[in-house]
Amino acid sequence: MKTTASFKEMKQNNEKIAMMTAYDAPSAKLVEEAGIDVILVGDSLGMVVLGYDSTIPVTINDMILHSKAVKRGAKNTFIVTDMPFLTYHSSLEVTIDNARRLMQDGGANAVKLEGNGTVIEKIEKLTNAGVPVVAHLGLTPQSVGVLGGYRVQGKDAKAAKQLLEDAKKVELAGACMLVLECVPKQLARLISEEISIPTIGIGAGKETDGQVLVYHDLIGYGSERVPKFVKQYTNISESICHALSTYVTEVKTSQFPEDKHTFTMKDEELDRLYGG
Ligand SMILES: Nc1nc(=O)c2c([nH]1)NC[C@@H]1CN(c3ccc(C(=O)N[C@@H](CCC(=O)O)C(=O)O)cc3)CN21
Ligand SMILES: CC(C)C(=O)C(=O)O
Ligand SMILES: [Mg+2]
Repeated sequence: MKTTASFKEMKQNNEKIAMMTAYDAPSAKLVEEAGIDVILVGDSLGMVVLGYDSTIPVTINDMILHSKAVKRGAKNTFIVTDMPFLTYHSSLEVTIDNARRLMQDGGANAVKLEGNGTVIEKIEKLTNAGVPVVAHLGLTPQSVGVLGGYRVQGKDAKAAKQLLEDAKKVELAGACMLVLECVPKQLARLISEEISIPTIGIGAGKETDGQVLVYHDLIGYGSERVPKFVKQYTNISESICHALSTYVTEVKTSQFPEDKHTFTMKDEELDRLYGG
């Protein structure tokens, strides 16, 4: 299994890091078989799996449940789990206990925290306590209410400068990786050059040290509208829809089940059943 040291080495060797989300055992198994470097159990599961319209309702118990399932499906892949909304903002004790649960109960190898400011102190404390931390800057979806929507961040020079400063701070705090979401490609490039920890981009152009996408987005499973930064490598919803509607038709017309799907009783037993 890769480690935080492997990811740093990959950056030094200009070898791109491929990260993908997974939320359950079968998807995690496929993602591992595809040769992914890191799995992210993202709180985006609230939207793509649980049907909420943001990541705000996701709980620590949701993250533990899904991390455990992912771990069972991908035993040999490094797993990062998102700390969900407001589970790392109150006391240090609460933050550490939530990280402990994600690692000890959920099987995560690292946790991911969104944001700057006081969150950076939490990154430092967690790292000191032995918890590998992935930072997440740019568009931080847990702050959608404050940001006023899912918008590209760091578009003007002032905001870009602030983001670069924050990236340097998370590195200094000990973060092992940095996810950069929805920032202009020039800023993502600059940050990737200026810090020594790997940057993983989503909607941040090709010059980050790695890329991450949401599983459901890249296989076209679920919502029709996906953000501009998504490449749908297939549209699995179409195959699923076709299979499901064919099943309904075959049930209605008694084409399913066929003999090969059916169990039979021996004639002598049948005689006994009727003959008594
Ligand atoms: N399915 C899914 N994929 C994701 O990548 C994702 C989630 N869910 N949920 C959590 C966050 C929310 N994310 C989002 C959601 C929407 C946009 C979006 O619509 N962006 C606009 C850009 C708007 C602008 O120009 O400022 C776009 O057109 O892509 C971006 C990120 C990323 N994350
Ligand atoms: C989009 C990625 C970076 C994420 O945080 C998630 O899937 O929750
Ligand atoms: Mg997330």
